[in-house]
Amino acid sequence: MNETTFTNHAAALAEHFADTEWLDLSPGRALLIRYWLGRGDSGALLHDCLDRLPWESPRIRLFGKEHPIPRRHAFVGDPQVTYRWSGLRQEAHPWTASLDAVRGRLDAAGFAFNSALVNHYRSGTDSMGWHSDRERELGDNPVVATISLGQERRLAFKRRDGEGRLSVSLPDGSLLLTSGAVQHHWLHQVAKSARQLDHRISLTFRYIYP
Ligand SMILES: O=C(O)CCC(=O)C(=O)O
Ligand SMILES: [Fe+2]
Repeated sequence: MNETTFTNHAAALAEHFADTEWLDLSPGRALLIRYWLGRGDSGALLHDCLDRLPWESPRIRLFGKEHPIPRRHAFVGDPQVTYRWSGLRQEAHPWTASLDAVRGRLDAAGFAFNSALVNHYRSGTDSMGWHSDRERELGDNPVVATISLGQERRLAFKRRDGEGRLSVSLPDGSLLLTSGAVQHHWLHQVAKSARQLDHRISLTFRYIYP
């Protein structure tokens, strides 16, 4: 999906919500919809994910040393979808009914995804370092939809060329849609926090080409 199609679909979706904000991640953009899920729905989805997903903290190699990732994650998707990421090869676990329902809502808005990498930050010490999501199998325009459940956390962006920084707080029930150009020109992270923080789950929907 190119930038124009992304903008058109996202603008059409934004019409249906009161609390929306465009983020200038030039030459890309992102749309934040703050109450995409109602409180009850997001709470039920959070607990359903905690109970049902096959959580793991795989070890990855970073700067020559192996460490478990500082959070838990689970990869779900259509049969046979495989994601190669930081030296890992992840086969999709089957959709749960609740995640498939969320996928269906995104699909109805014109955003088609065949998988979701789900992250669980157990406290302020769980985090995700600077990276972008532009592995080859995500195609040329890797649109990502991120749904946040539970504890509000800050997602920070910095441009690869040093020419910009921005950060956004992602509240419970929010949807953040990021266009493909964002992944090519910006890095993002969820930093550790010294504050006492509760659980957060992020659902990051992606389309993975075979
Ligand atoms: O938890 C988040 O909001 C960010 C997750 C992320 O960047 C990823 O899964 O690639
Ligand atoms: Fe990411």
